[in-house]
Amino acid sequence: MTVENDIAYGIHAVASLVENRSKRLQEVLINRDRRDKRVQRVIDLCKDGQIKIKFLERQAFDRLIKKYQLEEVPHQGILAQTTPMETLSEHDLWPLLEQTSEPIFLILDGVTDPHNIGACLRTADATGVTALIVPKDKSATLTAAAIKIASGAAETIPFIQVTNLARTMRSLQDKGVWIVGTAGEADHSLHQARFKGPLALVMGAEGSGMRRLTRETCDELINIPMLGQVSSLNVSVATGVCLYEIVRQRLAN
Ligand SMILES: C[S@@+](CC[C@H](N)C(=O)[O-])C[C@H]1O[C@@H](n2cnc3c(N)ncnc32)[C@H](O)[C@@H]1O
Repeated sequence: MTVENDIAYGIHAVASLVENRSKRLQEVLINRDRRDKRVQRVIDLCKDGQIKIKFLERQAFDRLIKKYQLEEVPHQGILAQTTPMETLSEHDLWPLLEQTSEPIFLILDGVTDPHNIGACLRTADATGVTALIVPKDKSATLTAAAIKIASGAAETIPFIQVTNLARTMRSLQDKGVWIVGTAGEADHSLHQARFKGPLALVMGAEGSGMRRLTRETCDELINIPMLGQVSSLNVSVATGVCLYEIVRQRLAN
């Protein structure tokens, strides 16, 4: 399924764009048949924020859903027309590094499921991550699905696409960033690691984990203890576990 990233869908995603007064937001489109309390709240928010709303007859709304190939997604009868989400490149990384005293970069090496990208963005926002870094190839981008799952975090976390991930990692290391990779077979656990100073956390792809060069470029590899029969966690769950351990250690100091 391809979805444009100049459309956001679903009550939560559209409400966050309105609440955050997103500069990307152009117009909210609502199926006239949908008039429950939650949709009414979005309508009120739009009126307060002087955002343009268009109520469409069911057939016209369905035509839009078809045009944007959103038949399979939970759009809840509400869409927002937006300008495309801004993606950044490696050049945008260095000012972010300079502006932040103890940055945490989250690197996703080849994560392809937009749901995982969205969930990682959401957790990244909650845990004070400075930016999300992904390789340009072999990675999901900020699709409408990822933006929706991110629940507003796609607006707050810089999304940086780099052409050569290993080179970016080495440049981060040259600038004093300690790079921690995650792999089930690492010889020490996340709870034994000490997360101090500028940090980058690297997560691997859903099926194959981190690529060899990415893994070799890390300064340290950690595992998340797995006490049952299953060998690994979903990447967005693993991201949450690691980021919250980093937050726990930083708050304890
Ligand atoms: C589904 S796992 C990939 C499993 C893959 N077979 C492997 O060997 O890496 C996706 C990513 O989640 C993270 N992850 C999942 N479970 C983990 C664990 N127990 N320890 C460390 N990282 C884990 C890692 O970043 C991993 O690359």
